[in-house]
Amino acid sequence: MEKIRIKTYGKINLYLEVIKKREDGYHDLQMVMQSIGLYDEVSLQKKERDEITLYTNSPYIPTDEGNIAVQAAKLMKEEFQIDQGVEISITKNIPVAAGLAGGSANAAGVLKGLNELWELKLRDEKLRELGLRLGADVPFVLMEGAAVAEGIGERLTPIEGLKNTWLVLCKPGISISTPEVYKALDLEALERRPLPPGFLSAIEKRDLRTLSKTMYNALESVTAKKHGVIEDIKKKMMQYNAIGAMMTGSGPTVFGIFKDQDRAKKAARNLRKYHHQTYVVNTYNK
Ligand SMILES: C[C@](O)(CO)[C@H](O)COP(=O)(O)OP(=O)(O)OC[C@H]1O[C@@H](n2ccc(N)nc2=O)[C@H](O)[C@@H]1O
Ligand SMILES: Nc1ncnc2c1ncn2[C@@H]1O[C@H](COP(=O)(O)OP(=O)(O)OP(=O)(O)O)[C@@H](O)[C@H]1O
Repeated sequence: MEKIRIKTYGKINLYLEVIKKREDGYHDLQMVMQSIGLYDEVSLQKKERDEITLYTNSPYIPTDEGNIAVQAAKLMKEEFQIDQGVEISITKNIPVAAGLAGGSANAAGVLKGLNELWELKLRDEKLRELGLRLGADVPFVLMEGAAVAEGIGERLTPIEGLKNTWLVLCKPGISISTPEVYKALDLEALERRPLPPGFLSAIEKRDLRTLSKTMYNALESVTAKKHGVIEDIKKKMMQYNAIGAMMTGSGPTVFGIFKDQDRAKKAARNLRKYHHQTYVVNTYNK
């Protein structure tokens, strides 16, 4: 096979609790992750010259080794001593630095794609282990669907996902640094909220009211405190008929959960007047 095309899906965090800070500076977490139907397209083509090149339609991501997709290809080349080159091309639809794991998903696509292109026959578990070296979100976006994630995000337990649910994603024009958010977290001040007992069954039963009432993101305590626009978007989502709304990951994107596509579209039309990076998406399950 000479060329591979892969769709790389973003995620939202339906639950994110920070358990503790570890010696290595990372944080142990308890999360519920859900893939969403917003994806980038990654294509990989064998190259005569032994080099990694990257093209993209996005002016917002690097094309050199700063790109996590290039880092993923470099890791595969080094780990398996491949002396071939690859051309990576990324059509970006997922907003950048949004809390939607767009970069992580691209890296996951490169790991999966090169496994095929170079016929390495690596098992999913090995790909996840390589993925973790690139970023804490990579193991989940490799897996796709829905999962409880623990550790720094690498201990994954697949769960029955949230089926066919319409979401509005709204990203305000502020930039957030994930390391800064974790650094600013006041662990003492956090109210401890272990995953509520009914949470996973609410997802499974698609009980959107219970889900909306009990979803939680500990990182809102940092990002929403610093940027009033997060609460403002959450409020607007509710005014425009969302059942619930919350920030995903370290932000700044806020997602709203809607009863149906029409309500979601209507809310998105209103939100777009304030924030042009507003999307209507469905949940994505395998
Ligand atoms: C906020 C989330 O997106 C929620 O899914 C993730 O926790 C972040 O995942 P990510 O962006 O893939 O994270 P990485 O690229 O591995 O790490 C970026 C920075 O976030 C902090 N970090 C990340 C994950 C984690 N469990 N604890 C942390 O403290 C670290 O300071 C790290 O230097
Ligand atoms: N392929 C890529 N796609 C998007 N961002 C990339 C990529 N490669 C490098 N980056 C850089 O990584 C940073 C974070 O981007 P990304 O879109 O992955 O953030 P995110 O959605 O907040 O991820 P997460 O939810 O995992 O924290 C940006 O500053 C961006 O320039």
